[in-house]
Amino acid sequence: MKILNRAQIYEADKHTLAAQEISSTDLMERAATRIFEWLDKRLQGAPLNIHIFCGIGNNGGDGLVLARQLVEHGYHVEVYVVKYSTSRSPEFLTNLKRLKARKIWPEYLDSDSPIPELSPEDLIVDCVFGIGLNRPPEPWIGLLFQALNSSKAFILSIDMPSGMYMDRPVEDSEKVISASHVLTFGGPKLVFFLPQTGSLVRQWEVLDIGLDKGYLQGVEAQYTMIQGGQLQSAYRTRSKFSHKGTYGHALIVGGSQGKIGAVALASKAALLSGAGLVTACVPECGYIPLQSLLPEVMVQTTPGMEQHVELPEGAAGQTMGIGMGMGTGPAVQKAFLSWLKLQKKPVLLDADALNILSANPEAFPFIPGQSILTPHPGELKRLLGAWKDDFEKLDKALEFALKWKCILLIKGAHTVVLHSGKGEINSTGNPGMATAGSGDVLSGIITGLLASGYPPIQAARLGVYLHGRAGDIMAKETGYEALTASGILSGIGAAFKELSGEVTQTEVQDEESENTEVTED
Ligand SMILES: NC(=O)C1=CN([C@@H]2O[C@H](COP(=O)(O)OP(=O)(O)OC[C@H]3O[C@@H](n4cnc5c(N)ncnc54)[C@H](O)[C@@H]3O)[C@@H](O)[C@H]2O)[C@H](O)CC1
Ligand SMILES: [K+]
Repeated sequence: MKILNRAQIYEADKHTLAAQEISSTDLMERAATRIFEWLDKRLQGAPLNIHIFCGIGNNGGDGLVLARQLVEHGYHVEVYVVKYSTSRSPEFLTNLKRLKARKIWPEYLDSDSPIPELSPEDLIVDCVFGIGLNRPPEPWIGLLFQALNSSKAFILSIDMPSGMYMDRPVEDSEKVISASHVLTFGGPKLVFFLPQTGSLVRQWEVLDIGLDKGYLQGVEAQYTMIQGGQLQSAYRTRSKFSHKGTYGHALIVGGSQGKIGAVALASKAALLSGAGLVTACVPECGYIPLQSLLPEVMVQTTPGMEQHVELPEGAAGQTMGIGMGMGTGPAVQKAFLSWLKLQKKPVLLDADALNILSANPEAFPFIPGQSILTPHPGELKRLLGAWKDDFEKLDKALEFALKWKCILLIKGAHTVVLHSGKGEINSTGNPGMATAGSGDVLSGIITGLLASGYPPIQAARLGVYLHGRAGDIMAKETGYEALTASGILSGIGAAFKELSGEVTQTEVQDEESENTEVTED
């Protein structure tokens, strides 16, 4: 699914009006009708108090149309016009007239108005600002939003939670509507997925308002969502006449005294993700534990007892994933930097491999093209330097990936896969996955996919998706708190089965439509 920016949504609007020969008031009527239908289906005529807060732009216009339709169907509605500006959009004015023609009189709110009385059982519909917010609202509007949030009533935001910008972080998250549910048009907005703003969007849903399909299909979006339905075509079935050599050889390199478990998790994940052969390469202290833990995995050691002092170059048929639990001591650093210069094909770089790189930026040019980098937030900061907000983080990460021709992940509640100036945002995963070793499992899955022949970008996008699904499937059994990295391993098989179509597509879509609260890990 494409994630359009503001200009593209306004453009979609224009194309729709021209292609369907309708007016913008007609499109607003259609959008609000979809909202009405959505609400009516859930409320079934319930006699609750519905408070619709409208701005004076087209988001407010949507609210006025909705108010009219709800009243016509017997609902009890209070309409408020939040007078944040003296200019009003033509569509707003048209619909204000239509509202008054039906003897529905809004209450006008300005900086001196008392906050309307609200009860936790009421429904608030938030149509104050949509995608048009471009500067901080006046302080009294922030206070109004704060009061709506603290009413404990369910808040349905239309298109965007009011006070949230399309393209930058908010100044004060207390002064933004904290939406229980957002019904949005033209696709989800980038801010729904970013930690600083995503926490204000508990659930979101796209309403199809019949925007021009030709435009939506043709427009090039910088950000897209990674979703199961679209990944099914990338999934490779295993052939009846294949053998283990068909699916490549993953070489997982890492570990140090006390951190051999990271290599064990990654190696098992590579195995469970379809690699034909997996070798774990650890310092000598890891030999016995790994051989005992993972009978299917071959174990290779390097000379150091507690840390690697040499690293294997890797054979032609091997695909390497390196860095988990490896340490950053001087001997490992030296070994890693020499190793990196020998690498010619894409590798997966994780954890301490990235920490060593960050400490030696002169080595960046040696990262093989199309390599996949999987830093956690701390490692990312060391790699890119500090950022002031989520948008700068994305820009820096995009630039890094473009400059070094690699695939860089920003891991989090919605992991972003960045490459070639674009970002793909993952739709799977849950807060239970913020647990020790979860990243090692992800690195192992991606290395396994890479080894078994998936091109690097597909291995990265498929890897983050499957990792999240494995976590989601297992969390249904364990809950969030008791989900562990080993638990995620147990869900990999089911995630693959689902992707390969053994579970019906409808079930996959049901899972994906559950957009739950965004939590930063
Ligand atoms: N294709 C679609 O997605 C459709 C969307 N619809 C709805 O229209 C709004 C966008 O409407 P717009 O009038 O452009 O923006 P807003 O309603 O958000 O109004 C903002 C309005 O106010 C000005 N402004 C911006 N910031 C401030 C501020 N801090 N203080 C005061 N004034 C401010 C700004 O210049 C605008 O004029 C979209 O979200 C949907 O809800 C259509 O109804 C259907 C098609
Ligand atoms: K809104």
